[in-house]
Amino acid sequence: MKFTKMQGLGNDYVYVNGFEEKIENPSELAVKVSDRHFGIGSDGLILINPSKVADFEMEMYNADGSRSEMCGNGIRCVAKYVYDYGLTDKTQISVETLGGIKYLDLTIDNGKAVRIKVDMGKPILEPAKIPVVSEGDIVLDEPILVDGTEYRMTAVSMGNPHTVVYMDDIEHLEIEKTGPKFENHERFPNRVNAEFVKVLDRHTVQMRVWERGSGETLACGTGACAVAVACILNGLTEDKVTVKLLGGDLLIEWDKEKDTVYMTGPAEVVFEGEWNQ
Ligand SMILES: N[C@H](CCC[C@H](N)C(=O)O)C(=O)O
Repeated sequence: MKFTKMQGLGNDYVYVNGFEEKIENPSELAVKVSDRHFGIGSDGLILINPSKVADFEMEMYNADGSRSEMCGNGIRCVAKYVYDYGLTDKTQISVETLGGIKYLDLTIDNGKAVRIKVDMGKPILEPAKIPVVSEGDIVLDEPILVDGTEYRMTAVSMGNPHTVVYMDDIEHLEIEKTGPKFENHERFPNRVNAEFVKVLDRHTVQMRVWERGSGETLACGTGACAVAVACILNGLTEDKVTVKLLGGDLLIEWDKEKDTVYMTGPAEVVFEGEWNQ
């Protein structure tokens, strides 16, 4: 099986061209290729497939083999892949995901896609649709008891579930301990991606992410969108936010008129190879 290793702000996946390769058990393959010692090493596996309803389909798996609906850094890499490898010559493409069809705008430099703007769609705030267990119509700055400590969370789905928690010191947060407690908390029936956030000013925030099924990663595109939406709803920032992640910055804008979130950032190829197992 031929593969391409790509990354968006250090959030790295193994990409496989589903037009050419037939994968029997993608969930099992995701676990194997993701292993950083016995495999290729990645945060998961992404298959780029034909689609009946869009230009392409993205099929995404976490490092533990679980399937996710959406991946913000991944979808930018999918756009780079299909353009750079000549699967399309369009600079505006649509990609089907389990979180809906997304529309992408590619910036080309020297014949390669270098920057991609993604219309990530409308943020979902209704608790049952995220899903998060709550009595309210929206989970905004709501208390949650995690391992004996009370935190306040805002819950948002960007196709996949996120919970956003503010804290002053994210640098020293023991995310390996706290992350899994959020991920597997009983209030999240499908588990959750957890973002820990410090607001720097009204246009800039900093975050670390504990991803469902992959652990701490250097960046999370859907997470950055959920964070921006949470910050705007909580009155902490303006509608356009630079989100600083461990692997770099993403520009997120919630266009309230269109009620859609735009994410802009880079995508890069690391290497290509052949998987023989
Ligand atoms: N890193 C991805 C999100 C993966 C989400 C996945 N961990 C889930 O189970 O939803 C991103 O850039 O949006």
